[in-house]
Amino acid sequence: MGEREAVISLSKVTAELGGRPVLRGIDLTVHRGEVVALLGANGSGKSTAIRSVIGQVPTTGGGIQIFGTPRRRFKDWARVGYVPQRTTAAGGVPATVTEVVSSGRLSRARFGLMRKADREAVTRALELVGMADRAKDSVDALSGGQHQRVLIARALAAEPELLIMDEPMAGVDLASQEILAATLRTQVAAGASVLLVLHELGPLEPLIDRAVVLRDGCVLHDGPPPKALGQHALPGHDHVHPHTHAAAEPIRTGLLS
Ligand SMILES: Nc1ncnc2c1ncn2[C@@H]1O[C@H](COP(=O)(O)OP(=O)(O)OP(=O)(O)O)[C@@H](O)[C@H]1O
Repeated sequence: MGEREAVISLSKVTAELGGRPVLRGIDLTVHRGEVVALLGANGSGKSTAIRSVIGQVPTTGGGIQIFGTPRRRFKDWARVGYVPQRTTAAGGVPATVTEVVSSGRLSRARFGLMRKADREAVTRALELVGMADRAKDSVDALSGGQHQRVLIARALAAEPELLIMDEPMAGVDLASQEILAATLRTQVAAGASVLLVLHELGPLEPLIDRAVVLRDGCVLHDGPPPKALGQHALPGHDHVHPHTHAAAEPIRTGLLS
């Protein structure tokens, strides 16, 4: 693979939440153009690890670099698209689909003004996730899968080089899962780098270059995505997945038990 540029690099990162160590010396690198899945049981520290990258969790040790710049000095956040875990993003404020996606473009809009190019980028992002026909709808009126597509469109609106996503497939219906997989494929083909928290590889499996598996705040595995070990092999697996069309579903991968 040679010396490819690291777009994200964590070195011996430690973090505590509520006085309890949650990250206990994490090493994690995403190279340019790579798709890295962050796997592990509930509570293993996956969300905390990616939230430390975007500065939402203070670290107690180690180093984090984004595009080669120490995180504390990094300012070019328009290059980074972040899709939070949907449960944490669901607010009570009604907004239209366009408003939510436009908020993702603000980092690119000069002087905070949405120009024609910005509005076009918002429309393109909505088209990518198949939500252009719902542009004027309230996000309250959307299904879980559609809501997730809007959050991804919001991240794509700034045309980021790096996408960081926390469980983008959780609680998403199969049709939306297929659209999200296709959207991600397009982004990767265009050169985007991706770090995403997943519970199962599912329909994204063909896109994943490397998997990093956490257990109890430590890296347990860093290498090829683990092969299927049977459904829901993970200890502590308590997420609800849409299994209504079992026959039509892609093979599920239970991640290292
Ligand atoms: N704000 C907080 N205060 C105290 N402890 C927290 C806080 N947020 C998370 N934790 C704890 O930190 C640990 C790691 O949480 P984290 O959300 O990073 O795990 P995860 O691997 O993403 O799990 P999940 O699959 O459930 O999202 C868990 O034990 C969790 O209970």
